[in-house]
Amino acid sequence: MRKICIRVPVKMGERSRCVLLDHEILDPGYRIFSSDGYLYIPLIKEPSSIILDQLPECAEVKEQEFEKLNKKPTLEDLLGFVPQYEIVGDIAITESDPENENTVAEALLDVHPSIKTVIASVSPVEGEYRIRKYRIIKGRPTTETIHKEHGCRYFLDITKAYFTPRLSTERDRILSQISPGDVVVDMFAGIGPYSILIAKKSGAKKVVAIDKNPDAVVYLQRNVDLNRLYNVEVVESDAYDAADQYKNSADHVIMNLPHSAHEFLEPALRISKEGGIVHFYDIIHEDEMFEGSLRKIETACKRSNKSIQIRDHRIVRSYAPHQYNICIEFQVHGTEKPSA
Ligand SMILES: C[S@@+](CC[C@H](N)C(=O)[O-])C[C@H]1O[C@@H](n2cnc3c(N)ncnc32)[C@H](O)[C@@H]1O
Repeated sequence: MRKICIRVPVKMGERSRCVLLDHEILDPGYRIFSSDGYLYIPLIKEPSSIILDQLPECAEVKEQEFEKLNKKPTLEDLLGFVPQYEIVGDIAITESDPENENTVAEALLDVHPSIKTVIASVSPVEGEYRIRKYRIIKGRPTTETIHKEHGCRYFLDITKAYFTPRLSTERDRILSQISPGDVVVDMFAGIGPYSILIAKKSGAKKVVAIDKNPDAVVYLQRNVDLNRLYNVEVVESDAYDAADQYKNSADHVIMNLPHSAHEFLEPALRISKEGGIVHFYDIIHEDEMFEGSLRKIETACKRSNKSIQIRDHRIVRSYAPHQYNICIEFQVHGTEKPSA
């Protein structure tokens, strides 16, 4: 394409390019090139005398053929705004917005070649199994995918079992606390993002991955196989009922069921070894932080005749206005009296 441009000796090219950039007159859609010791810089319009005064004296305004750059447009280029979305495997999940959703879906498919399906969430995370409802907007009509995280692969159906990539950093943080030879009980394992990561990367002797949702357990077992793991015991059960089977066995107990994990504190205390660590998640209002959660832990300890030492308390992420997903980690002391 023939364009107006600046021609300067190559050795003055960088200085000239910066002046043109500062004045927002350089055309980024075309390739700058050099020929016979000169640099040719494409412009979006004729430069003013003020701009010319800032360029080297020998700079000349010319017309020249330029090659168009195949710069991929961004979502902002295509839509004028950046929509809210997250990516699970090759699926992009957006918030439901019937007015805009087709345009947003097309832009997402254009900008991310790895995305094959765009879906919209049409319900909150709900029910005992913490599942959301979705509607497929565009692309391949499936909600099954393989998600990669920290070198592990997870096969899942986003409509059948809970999964969020937003806890990726948190999972890595928990992994960093596990030592080779540890026994870990993941009481609410879902499709396995904590269990699989720990089993694969920590050198744990055994990870017991429990979940009540039969569909989640199918994907969990497939993920154990997909990641070629031999140290994961998959258990389809209510964590409450499974607890006695793993009494005094765990160096770490993971309780990632934020809205109701407090109801399972007593079984978690039973599962923990003397000196074991419980990773307790909760959703709490900012006015109650962290006292509300600590009260629940204290009550469970009294009932279980155990004492604990708080090791850490932190905000994991904001959950809703004025509400936070938090994690409290405590070490368990005192074994339960043997039952009569
Ligand atoms: C918030 S999800 C977390 C899943 C997984 N840890 C993750 O990070 O993706 C909670 C999981 O607990 C399971 N669950 C709910 N109640 C349960 C119970 N009583 N016993 C065992 N699992 C339960 C749900 O099916 C769900 O998969």
